Amino acid sequence: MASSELTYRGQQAAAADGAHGPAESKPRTRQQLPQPLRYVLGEQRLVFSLVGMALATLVFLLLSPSTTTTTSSSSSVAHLAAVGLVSRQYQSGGAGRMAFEEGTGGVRHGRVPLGLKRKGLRVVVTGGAGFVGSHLVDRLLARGDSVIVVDNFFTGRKENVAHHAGNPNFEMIRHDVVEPILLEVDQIYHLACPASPVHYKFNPVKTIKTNVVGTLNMLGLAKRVGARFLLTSTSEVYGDPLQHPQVETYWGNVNPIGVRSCYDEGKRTAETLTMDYHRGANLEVRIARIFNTYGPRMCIDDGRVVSNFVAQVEGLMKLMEGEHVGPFNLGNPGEFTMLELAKVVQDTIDPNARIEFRANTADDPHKRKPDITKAKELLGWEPKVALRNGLPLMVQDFRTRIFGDQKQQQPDGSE
Ligand SMILES: O=C(O)[C@H]1O[C@H](OP(=O)(O)OP(=O)(O)OC[C@H]2O[C@@H](n3ccc(=O)[nH]c3=O)[C@H](O)[C@@H]2O)[C@H](O)[C@@H](O)[C@@H]1O
Repeated sequence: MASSELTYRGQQAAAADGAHGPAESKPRTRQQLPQPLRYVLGEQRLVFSLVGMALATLVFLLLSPSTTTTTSSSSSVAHLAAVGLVSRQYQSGGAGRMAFEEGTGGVRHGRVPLGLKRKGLRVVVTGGAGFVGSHLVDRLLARGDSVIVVDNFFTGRKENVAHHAGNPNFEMIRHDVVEPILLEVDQIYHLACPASPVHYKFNPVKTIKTNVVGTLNMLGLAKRVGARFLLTSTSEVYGDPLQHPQVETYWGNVNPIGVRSCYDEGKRTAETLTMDYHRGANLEVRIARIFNTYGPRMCIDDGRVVSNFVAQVEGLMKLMEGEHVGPFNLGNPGEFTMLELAKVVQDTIDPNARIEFRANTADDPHKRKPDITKAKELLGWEPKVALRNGLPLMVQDFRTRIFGDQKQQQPDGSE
């Protein structure tokens, strides 16, 4: 059919010349319309467009949760949960909410369901190339989340996460958290910090800067994108405790001007900032106080005394997914003297290991033992691996790294 522009133009020209009689007045009416309108009206394009729009609106209304207010949003979520269309994170209070959700309330936008399968979260792990962080990354990727590791490799090693290279859900960024960074994520696990005395005393000003400015930056990011934020604090916030064992309500006994203060006071300030963002900006936060943890991938020169295996990671994830802010003590309440520990090393690793007695380092706490009643009751968590079973696993990992011994590695990277 001759409906090209050239034909129409030809007809227009002819009409202008007055070459056609009154019988052609109808086609001339449409021809007098502007070109875009003539195109829309031609070949029933308008009808098809309207039908298409009506169908799209219908589908959107049927599947989308109502999004005008928080209340209506949650009732829609309840409805969608009933038909199995909404993810576990959304129901559990917003950990998996969309990053564009408004900060402190008011208008909330619902999630448009894309399928029946649980949608993985986008998670940042600062310090994710470190000892605890890298085990956490393994677990998050295994459950289907997308993970971005942010690490300056001060004590962390690329090798700790190298087995994830090529996984499309894994990204690694060399970045120092004392500088701001902008990422679109649902959850932030903030672990970046030198954690052992040998490392945190190396550059005390940098240590406290990492704890204060680094935590401030990550809290700012969480606020901006509406992510849930978890801080890994430490048993060191109790200092040299006057109460034993330590319950989370104990405020501690910390020297503010000692050689360990950069870490102790730094972590205490990080906790303060976390709670102030929670109260002031309504940020969803979680605080874990980790008691000395040991296991495969620990820095060979770490030097910390062991007390708990890496099942800590389980506790961190339960805390992040649960309803409680904390702080929670995560550690092993099993107590032993240094001499008892040395004997376990002789029994399980090397009967010829020599025991030497040396002076303690400055400000080292005399004893610490977590009271984990709160974690047991509210998170359903407690450590599982006894020292005698856990220690040989760490030693095997050290041997492999130092001497290149063979070890058995699972396909998911776990040992
Ligand atoms: O037991 C604890 O209390 C500590 O447990 C973990 O520390 P851990 O995994 O044992 O220590 P590392 O293996 O040294 O991991 C720390 C990670 O942070 C990174 N980091 C350190 C310093 C820094 O400025 N930025 C940064 O990204 C390191 O490179 C490393 O990958 C947590 O990362 C600490 O925040 C927590 O205080």
